[in-house]
Amino acid sequence: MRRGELNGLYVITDTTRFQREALVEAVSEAIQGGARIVQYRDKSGDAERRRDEAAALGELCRHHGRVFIVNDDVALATEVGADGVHLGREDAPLTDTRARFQAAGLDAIIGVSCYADRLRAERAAAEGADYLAFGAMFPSPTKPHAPGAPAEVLGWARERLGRPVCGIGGITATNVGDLMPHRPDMIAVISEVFAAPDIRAAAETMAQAMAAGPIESLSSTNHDPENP
Ligand SMILES: Cc1ncc(COP(=O)(O)OP(=O)(O)O)c(N)n1
Ligand SMILES: Cc1ncsc1CCOP(=O)(O)O
Ligand SMILES: [Mg+2]
Repeated sequence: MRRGELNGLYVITDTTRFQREALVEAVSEAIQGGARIVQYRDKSGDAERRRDEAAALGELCRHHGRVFIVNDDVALATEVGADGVHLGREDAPLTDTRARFQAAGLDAIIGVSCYADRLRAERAAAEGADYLAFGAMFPSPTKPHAPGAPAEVLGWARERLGRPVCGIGGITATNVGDLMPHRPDMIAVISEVFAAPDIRAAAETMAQAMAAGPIESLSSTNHDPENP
């Protein structure tokens, strides 16, 4: 389901900054700015709030034809009819999650955090992960203690593992050009879009920087004065 749409700007909610109506409005702005994939990420532990917000964001994404992913919580993803779930090393195992979705009759997307761990990525790909996320690519304001990952792991995974690849962590419109030569399918951001004064403009700038990435990064190392 929607596996062919795993590319472009991937925005992840900041539910410490926005709740309910404001959250839907913020994500709507990001979508209008060019976000292709939306992840509901909330660590509040407030079940009612989570159900309410995830359902509202699911509806928004369906309306705009965007992929909707729920972080960590397979039951919530199933309940709100999300396109899939994102799992890290503290979350449910991939194979159990696939079995749960299948038991519910769902062909859902399962994304897996691989950090900088190539063995973990190989295992996740072999077990049928639909995309692989690597990071933090740069120091992250949202997760300041996240260990770093080298940009090269993106290209390695894309070539070797044959799955869509996502970079995450501290990515901005200014530094995304350093990642684009490694051809990530998706770039995931929280702060760069949701901490911006104009969310729509920030998403637009990110999407444009991604599209221009490899060319800009080549031109920034072009020392030919005849062809600046
Ligand atoms: C697209 C994407 N990549 C990585 C993560 C991080 O997942 P995880 O390591 O489980 O950490 P939390 O986000 O749950 O704190 C992600 N959520 N999305
Ligand atoms: C969830 C997550 N996993 C690794 S870094 C990160 C946070 C990304 O947020 P930001 O784009 O603000 O650095
Ligand atoms: Mg997690």
